Amino acid sequence: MNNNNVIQVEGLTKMFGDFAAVDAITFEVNKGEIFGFLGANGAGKTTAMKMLIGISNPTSGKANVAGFDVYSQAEDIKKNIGYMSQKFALYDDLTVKENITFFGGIYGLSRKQIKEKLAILIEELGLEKVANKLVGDLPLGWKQKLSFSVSLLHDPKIVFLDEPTGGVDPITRRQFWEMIYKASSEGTTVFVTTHYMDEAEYCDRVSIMVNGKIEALDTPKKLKEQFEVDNMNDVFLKLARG
Ligand SMILES: Nc1ncnc2c1ncn2[C@@H]1O[C@H](COP(=O)(O)OP(=O)(O)OP(=O)(O)O)[C@@H](O)[C@H]1O
Repeated sequence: MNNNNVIQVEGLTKMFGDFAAVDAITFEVNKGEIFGFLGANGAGKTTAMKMLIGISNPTSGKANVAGFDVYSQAEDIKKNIGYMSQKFALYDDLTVKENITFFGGIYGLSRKQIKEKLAILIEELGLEKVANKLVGDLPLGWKQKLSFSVSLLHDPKIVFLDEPTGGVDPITRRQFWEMIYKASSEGTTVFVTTHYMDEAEYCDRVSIMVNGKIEALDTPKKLKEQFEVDNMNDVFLKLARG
């Protein structure tokens, strides 16, 4: 792994019986990069991400994440990354403050650190009025922003976002992306899956998975040149249609 790579993947494969859900993918992600991980439904994105975050064993291939090996150092990976998905989110029946405190504890922060983070987050996200409200009563966009902030509580090197903005309006998605840019500018690497092609345009580089394989990987600009189209939606359609 060179100094600039925080994720290095080589021939990574996951078989379910005879079916290769992830079929020998190879790529690298640089420090501080916003890396878009795209693919149609069922292309294998979630399966690949689960291997990278150390919760699913690869069938074969190599992967190093945040300096740790996915086979032998999965626990170290978990400590050094943040993860947010629509399935793994905050507790609806705890308040905003309680969620932050709870996850701060899970991530191993001291009481003092939790108190500091709590104050910063509430202020940054403008949550003063709802700090003692149940998360379940917040609009989805707020929950997503809070959930992203919580995934960064322990200052991870890399944050993995699995369709973080599903179901909210474009303005709220744009605000969410402002948060992503900020995290990236502070040196956090962002690995993000999305179905929204406008979001693909916001990434530094984008990979596109088709049937378990990475069929394209480059900056949005270069991908558009390569496929001779003027937007990422058309790049995606050309690839996904084969
Ligand atoms: N535990 C499993 N057992 C068998 N097949 C599985 C399992 N998990 C996923 N698959 C299959 O692997 C393929 C890839 O699934 P995966 O969830 O990784 O796709 P995805 O790109 O994340 O799709 P989506 O965008 O819908 O989340 C699919 O065909 C899926 O049915």
